[in-house]
Amino acid sequence: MATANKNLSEYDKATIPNASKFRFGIVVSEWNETVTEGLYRGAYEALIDNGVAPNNIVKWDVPGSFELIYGCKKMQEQMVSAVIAIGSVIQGETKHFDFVCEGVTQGIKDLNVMHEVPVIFCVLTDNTMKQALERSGGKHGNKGTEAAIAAIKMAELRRNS
Ligand SMILES: Nc1c(NC[C@H](O)[C@H](O)[C@H](O)CO)[nH]c(=O)[nH]c1=O
Ligand SMILES: CC(=O)[C@@H](O)COP(=O)(O)O
Repeated sequence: MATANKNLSEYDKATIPNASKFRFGIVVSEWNETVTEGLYRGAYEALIDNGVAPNNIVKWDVPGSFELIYGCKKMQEQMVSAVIAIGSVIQGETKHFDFVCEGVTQGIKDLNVMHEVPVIFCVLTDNTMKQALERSGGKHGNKGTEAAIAAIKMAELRRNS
Protein backbone atom coordinates (compact mmCIF):
# COMPACT_ATOMS: atom_id res chain seq x y z
CA MET A 1 0.00 0.00 0.00
CA ALA A 2 1.46 3.39 -0.89
CA THR A 3 1.84 6.03 1.78
CA ALA A 4 -0.68 8.11 -0.11
CA ASN A 5 -3.32 5.54 0.84
CA LYS A 6 -2.64 5.52 4.60
CA ASN A 7 -1.90 8.03 7.35
CA LEU A 8 1.49 7.34 8.91
CA SER A 9 0.41 8.78 12.27
CA GLU A 10 -2.56 6.52 12.87
CA TYR A 11 -2.32 3.72 15.46
CA ASP A 12 -4.67 1.86 17.77
CA LYS A 13 -3.34 2.34 21.31
CA ALA A 14 -5.16 -0.80 22.41
CA THR A 15 -2.81 -2.85 20.23
CA ILE A 16 0.42 -1.25 21.49
CA PRO A 17 2.31 -2.77 24.44
CA ASN A 18 2.80 -0.45 27.43
CA ALA A 19 6.27 1.02 26.92
CA SER A 20 6.89 2.40 30.41
CA LYS A 21 9.55 -0.28 31.04
CA PHE A 22 11.55 0.56 27.90
CA ARG A 23 14.38 2.99 27.11
CA PHE A 24 14.88 4.24 23.54
CA GLY A 25 17.80 5.78 21.65
CA ILE A 26 17.01 8.06 18.71
CA VAL A 27 19.78 9.03 16.27
CA VAL A 28 18.84 12.01 14.08
CA SER A 29 20.56 13.22 10.88
CA GLU A 30 21.11 17.00 10.57
CA TRP A 31 20.71 16.98 6.76
CA ASN A 32 17.24 18.40 5.83
CA GLU A 33 16.83 19.35 9.49
CA THR A 34 13.28 20.70 9.08
CA VAL A 35 12.21 17.21 8.01
CA THR A 36 14.29 15.21 10.49
CA GLU A 37 13.28 17.34 13.46
CA GLY A 38 9.65 16.86 12.42
CA LEU A 39 10.20 13.10 12.32
CA TYR A 40 11.85 13.27 15.75
CA ARG A 41 8.89 15.19 17.21
CA GLY A 42 6.52 12.55 15.86
CA ALA A 43 8.58 9.72 17.33
CA TYR A 44 9.08 11.46 20.70
CA GLU A 45 5.39 12.29 21.10
CA ALA A 46 4.31 8.74 20.22
CA LEU A 47 6.75 7.23 22.72
CA ILE A 48 5.46 9.55 25.47
CA ASP A 49 1.86 8.82 24.47
CA ASN A 50 2.54 5.11 25.04
CA GLY A 51 4.06 5.46 28.48
CA VAL A 52 7.77 6.08 27.94
CA ALA A 53 9.33 8.41 30.52
CA PRO A 54 11.08 11.49 29.02
CA ASN A 55 14.36 10.54 30.72
CA ASN A 56 14.18 7.18 28.94
CA ILE A 57 14.51 8.80 25.51
CA VAL A 58 18.11 9.53 24.45
CA LYS A 59 18.68 11.72 21.35
CA TRP A 60 21.96 11.96 19.45
CA ASP A 61 22.55 14.05 16.30
CA VAL A 62 24.79 13.00 13.38
CA PRO A 63 25.81 15.07 10.30
CA GLY A 64 23.97 13.08 7.62
CA SER A 65 22.02 9.89 6.97
CA PHE A 66 25.17 7.95 6.09
CA GLU A 67 26.45 8.64 9.64
CA LEU A 68 23.31 7.04 11.06
CA ILE A 69 25.04 3.69 10.63
CA TYR A 70 27.91 4.49 13.02
CA GLY A 71 25.69 6.52 15.36
CA CYS A 72 23.17 3.68 15.68
CA LYS A 73 25.95 1.14 16.21
CA LYS A 74 27.23 3.17 19.17
CA MET A 75 23.66 3.74 20.43
CA GLN A 76 23.12 -0.03 20.45
CA GLU A 77 25.95 -0.19 23.03
CA GLN A 78 23.94 2.02 25.42
CA MET A 79 21.37 0.46 27.74
CA VAL A 80 18.46 0.86 25.32
CA SER A 81 15.55 -1.41 24.34
CA ALA A 82 15.57 -0.29 20.70
CA VAL A 83 17.08 2.40 18.46
CA ILE A 84 15.33 4.63 15.92
CA ALA A 85 17.39 5.93 12.97
CA ILE A 86 15.94 9.19 11.59
CA GLY A 87 17.05 10.71 8.29
CA SER A 88 15.82 12.47 5.17
CA VAL A 89 17.49 11.84 1.82
CA ILE A 90 16.23 13.96 -1.07
CA GLN A 91 17.09 13.42 -4.73
CA GLY A 92 19.56 15.96 -6.11
CA GLU A 93 21.16 16.28 -9.55
CA THR A 94 23.44 13.27 -9.31
CA LYS A 95 23.44 9.57 -8.40
CA HIS A 96 24.66 10.40 -4.87
CA PHE A 97 21.05 9.91 -3.68
CA ASP A 98 21.13 6.28 -4.81
CA PHE A 99 24.40 5.52 -3.02
CA VAL A 100 23.40 7.22 0.24
CA CYS A 101 20.01 5.48 0.31
CA GLU A 102 21.46 2.06 -0.52
CA GLY A 103 24.35 2.48 1.90
CA VAL A 104 22.16 3.50 4.82
CA THR A 105 19.61 0.81 4.09
CA GLN A 106 22.23 -1.92 3.99
CA GLY A 107 24.10 -0.52 6.99
CA ILE A 108 21.03 -0.43 9.21
CA LYS A 109 20.01 -3.88 8.02
CA ASP A 110 23.46 -5.12 9.03
CA LEU A 111 23.11 -3.61 12.52
CA ASN A 112 19.87 -5.56 12.99
CA VAL A 113 21.59 -8.76 11.87
CA MET A 114 24.81 -8.36 13.86
CA HIS A 115 23.55 -6.97 17.17
CA GLU A 116 20.80 -7.68 19.69
CA VAL A 117 19.19 -4.22 19.87
CA PRO A 118 16.62 -3.58 17.10
CA VAL A 119 17.24 -0.54 14.87
CA ILE A 120 14.13 0.96 13.28
CA PHE A 121 14.51 2.43 9.78
CA CYS A 122 12.97 5.91 9.81
CA VAL A 123 14.81 7.30 6.79
CA LEU A 124 12.71 9.14 4.22
CA THR A 125 13.97 8.79 0.65
CA ASP A 126 12.03 11.35 -1.35
CA ASN A 127 12.12 12.87 -4.79
CA THR A 128 11.27 16.33 -3.46
CA MET A 129 11.20 18.35 -0.25
CA LYS A 130 7.40 18.51 -0.67
CA GLN A 131 7.15 14.73 -0.40
CA ALA A 132 9.43 14.74 2.66
CA LEU A 133 7.40 17.43 4.46
CA GLU A 134 4.16 15.58 3.68
CA ARG A 135 5.56 12.50 5.47
CA SER A 136 7.08 14.25 8.50
CA GLY A 137 3.96 15.82 9.95
CA GLY A 138 2.14 16.87 6.78
CA LYS A 139 -0.87 15.51 4.92
CA HIS A 140 0.37 11.92 4.99
CA GLY A 141 1.11 12.01 8.72
CA ASN A 142 4.44 11.42 10.37
CA LYS A 143 6.78 8.48 9.67
CA GLY A 144 8.42 9.23 13.02
CA THR A 145 5.19 8.19 14.73
CA GLU A 146 5.12 4.97 12.72
CA ALA A 147 8.76 4.32 13.65
CA ALA A 148 8.11 4.82 17.37
CA ILE A 149 5.29 2.29 17.32
CA ALA A 150 7.53 -0.17 15.48
CA ALA A 151 10.26 0.43 18.09
CA ILE A 152 7.87 -0.34 20.97
CA LYS A 153 6.65 -3.52 19.27
CA MET A 154 10.20 -4.70 18.53
CA ALA A 155 11.34 -3.91 22.08
CA GLU A 156 8.47 -6.06 23.35
CA LEU A 157 9.36 -8.86 20.92
CA ARG A 158 13.00 -8.72 22.10
CA ARG A 159 11.90 -8.81 25.75
CA ASN A 160 9.70 -11.87 25.15
CA SER A 161 12.11 -13.82 22.93
N1 LIG B 1 22.31 14.56 0.26
C1 LIG B 1 21.98 14.09 1.50
C2 LIG B 1 22.93 13.61 2.41
N2 LIG B 1 24.23 13.57 2.07
C3 LIG B 1 25.29 13.49 3.07
C4 LIG B 1 25.61 12.04 3.51
O1 LIG B 1 24.54 11.50 4.29
C5 LIG B 1 26.87 12.04 4.38
O2 LIG B 1 26.65 12.86 5.52
C6 LIG B 1 28.08 12.56 3.63
O3 LIG B 1 28.23 11.81 2.43
C7 LIG B 1 29.36 12.45 4.48
O4 LIG B 1 29.58 11.12 4.85
N3 LIG B 1 22.55 13.16 3.62
C8 LIG B 1 21.23 13.16 3.98
O5 LIG B 1 20.90 12.75 5.10
N4 LIG B 1 20.29 13.62 3.12
C9 LIG B 1 20.61 14.08 1.88
O6 LIG B 1 19.70 14.50 1.10
C1 LIG C 1 21.26 12.70 -1.58
C2 LIG C 1 22.32 13.66 -1.90
O1 LIG C 1 23.48 13.52 -1.54
C3 LIG C 1 21.93 14.76 -2.84
O2 LIG C 1 20.89 15.50 -2.24
C4 LIG C 1 23.11 15.70 -3.12
O3 LIG C 1 22.69 16.51 -4.20
P1 LIG C 1 23.45 16.40 -5.63
O4 LIG C 1 23.15 15.00 -6.16
O5 LIG C 1 22.82 17.49 -6.48
O6 LIG C 1 24.92 16.62 -5.39
